[in-house]
Amino acid sequence: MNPQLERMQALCQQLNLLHLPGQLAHLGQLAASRELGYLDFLEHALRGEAMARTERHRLMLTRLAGFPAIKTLDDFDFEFASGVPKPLVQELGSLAFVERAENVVLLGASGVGKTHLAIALGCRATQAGIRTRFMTAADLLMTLITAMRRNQLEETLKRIVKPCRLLIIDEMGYLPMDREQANLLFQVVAKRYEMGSLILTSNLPFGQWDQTFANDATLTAALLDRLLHHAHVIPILGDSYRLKEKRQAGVMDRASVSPQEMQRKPSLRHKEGVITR
Ligand SMILES: Nc1ncnc2c1ncn2[C@@H]1O[C@H](COP(=O)(O)OP(=O)(O)OP(=O)(O)O)[C@@H](O)[C@H]1O
Repeated sequence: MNPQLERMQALCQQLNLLHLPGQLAHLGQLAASRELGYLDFLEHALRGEAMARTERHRLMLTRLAGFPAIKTLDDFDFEFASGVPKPLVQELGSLAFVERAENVVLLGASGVGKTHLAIALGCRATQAGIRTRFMTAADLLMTLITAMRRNQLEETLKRIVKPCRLLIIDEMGYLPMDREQANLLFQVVAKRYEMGSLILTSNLPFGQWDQTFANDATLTAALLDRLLHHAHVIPILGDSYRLKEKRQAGVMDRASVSPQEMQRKPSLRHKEGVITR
């Protein structure tokens, strides 16, 4: 290799410039063929490095967010999801709600697209350089309970709940909580209140949330008060998209799963298992 290129690559390494070393030869040729001035050349080189760094940061944020899959707003079929206000969802996609530390609550039966929309907004956020974390309510509670048993609750809350500007808690309400779990979840919502955004998905209407929160109506009211003070609530009606796909594939008929059954996720999951096997 050209000794000058070798020296420059060593300098890039020293300066932690990760993109530039692979571009040096090409940039040299480009500068010569286009007769770029010194400053134009330097600007070109620095811009490439900055763009690559931004892209690496976005990828890292997306990886760290822990999304179970990548979903986008463009992939969301608004015609199928009855009642979802497209203009509001698109406005949420601008992420102004994160700037204002507001919350989003997505409500609806199983398979209607709550998680899809939550992830899509989360992906928008990581693409915009916003630190985001996705967790199911069950995983979050398991992490917090383990931390509490080890006397590490405060550190864990600081590590998981506080640093991200957008926290997504998926599948609230599928598993009933005992008093200890309900208190932990209350702490999460209370710590986020007016400090950072929450996106929450649930299959239960608010009137039934106390059933999930250890039948503690007072705690549930306090939690909802904080959650809903600055919140966009999006109820999603209609059928499960998963079942639509099954129907289209001719695997089952429309009458085989009632809306009531879709409210109960474990039994629906069981049905899906039956359908797909
Ligand atoms: N309106 C939609 N347009 C496109 N895809 C959709 C739509 N609704 C749901 N889906 C897809 O259907 C599948 C199930 O959706 P999703 O997991 O978001 O449902 P959910 O309401 O969160 O259900 P659950 O409560 O069971 O978790 C996903 O693959 C999702 O991408």
